Amino acid sequence: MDEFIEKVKPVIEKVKKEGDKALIELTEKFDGVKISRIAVTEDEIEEAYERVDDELVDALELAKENIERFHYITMPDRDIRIDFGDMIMGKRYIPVERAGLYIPGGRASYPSTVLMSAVPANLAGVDEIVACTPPDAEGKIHPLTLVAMDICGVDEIYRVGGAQAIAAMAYGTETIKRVEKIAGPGNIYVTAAKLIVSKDVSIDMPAGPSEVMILADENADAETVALECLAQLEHDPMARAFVATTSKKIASEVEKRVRDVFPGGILEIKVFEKIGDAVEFANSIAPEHLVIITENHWQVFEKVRHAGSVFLGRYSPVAAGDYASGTNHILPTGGFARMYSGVSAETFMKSMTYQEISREGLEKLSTIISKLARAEGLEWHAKSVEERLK
Ligand SMILES: NC(=O)c1ccc[n+]([C@@H]2O[C@H](COP(=O)([O-])OP(=O)(O)OC[C@H]3O[C@@H](n4cnc5c(N)ncnc54)[C@H](O)[C@@H]3O)[C@@H](O)[C@H]2O)c1
Ligand SMILES: N[C@H](CO)Cc1c[nH]c[nH+]1
Ligand SMILES: [Zn+2]
Repeated sequence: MDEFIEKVKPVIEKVKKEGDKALIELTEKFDGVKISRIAVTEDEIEEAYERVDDELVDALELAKENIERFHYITMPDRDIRIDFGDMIMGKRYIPVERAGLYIPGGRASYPSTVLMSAVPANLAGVDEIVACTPPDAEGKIHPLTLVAMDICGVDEIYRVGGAQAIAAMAYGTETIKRVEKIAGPGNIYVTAAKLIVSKDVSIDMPAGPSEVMILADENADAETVALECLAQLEHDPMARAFVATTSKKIASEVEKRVRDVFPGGILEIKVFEKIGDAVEFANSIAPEHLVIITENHWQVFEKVRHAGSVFLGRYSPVAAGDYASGTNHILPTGGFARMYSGVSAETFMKSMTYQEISREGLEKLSTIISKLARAEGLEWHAKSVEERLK
């Protein structure tokens, strides 16, 4: 990652110094197209609808419903208020005012990522949602991506991608106003840029090149395992697939099948004596996606500590979570599932605690406060309590 951080630093600095001019030059350099305007117009959105099949719009709407359902149910209570008798205390969740979504668009287009970021941002109650995505060779944005942005109520859309888009959302330019939160996945350059700007703006987490690990015992079928590997490797030459299995047969069949399609893909297959050892390996990698196809997969799942999202059993492919079941597909990669979670409505909120203490409540606390404050050498802290009680 350090190598990419060094590569991307000058891009961030250029955008900080030169604003829109830098965005136009860098888009020409990295996306090979000279754009004449950065913001997408209403006319372009209307034109996008004309270019997209109604069936595709229906599919987007259905996926959106499932994503909304799951994200709504799993949202934290907006105001957790507890009455302890002599004090009322609480934790209140407040949305950020302005969020920036990064929608990848280099090798493939990602309308599904619009749903995965804009739906939770809307549920959180963000006031202004802006999205950046790279333009194609004609300076246009993929029509289904635009339609998805429109359906999800994205307020501002910009045709700019890569590290330059991240810098623009973090620091602002003449056209793009800075945001408080940047969320969304991307390639290694985008991820490096997010890490750099995270000292100045909140980011969701490092969500870089896709990864999958499949835990498989003799009950799994090699073709299913191989397809899970192929489905992540097709995202990016830097995507990674791991197979941890107790079956030598599965190991060799998967290796052959995957190598036939992606001879240079990043694939690691390990054979273990016991499935428990395979789970330990999975925890050490902390993969973005973990697929478990074993006997008693719920029992195996109990031992899983680090993974972005887990897919259990024969009929739970990662692609279900990528598009339609309702869980989020913006997930930590590169071992970051050890300490970060995927995107949710909470990503776009912050919380504040509050309290109202009665005189009796403060009397009960005052001795503790005075003692601890004086032990820290903070006399005025102690006095600020004692004086109120006089
Ligand atoms: N972890 C997740 O949640 C998740 C979800 C979806 C997709 N992804 C990942 O998102 C990525 C999408 O990548 P993509 O490339 O298709 O689109 P992208 O939008 O992430 O990246 C394209 C941009 O990269 C920049 N770029 C390309 N080459 C560069 C270079 N040499 N130097 C500097 N900048 C350069 C360009 O500005 C271009 O606009 C894949 O790695 C995929 O696996 C991850
Ligand atoms: N598998 C990706 C996350 O790594 C998400 C995605 C979007 N479209 C298809 N797949
Ligand atoms: Zn995918």
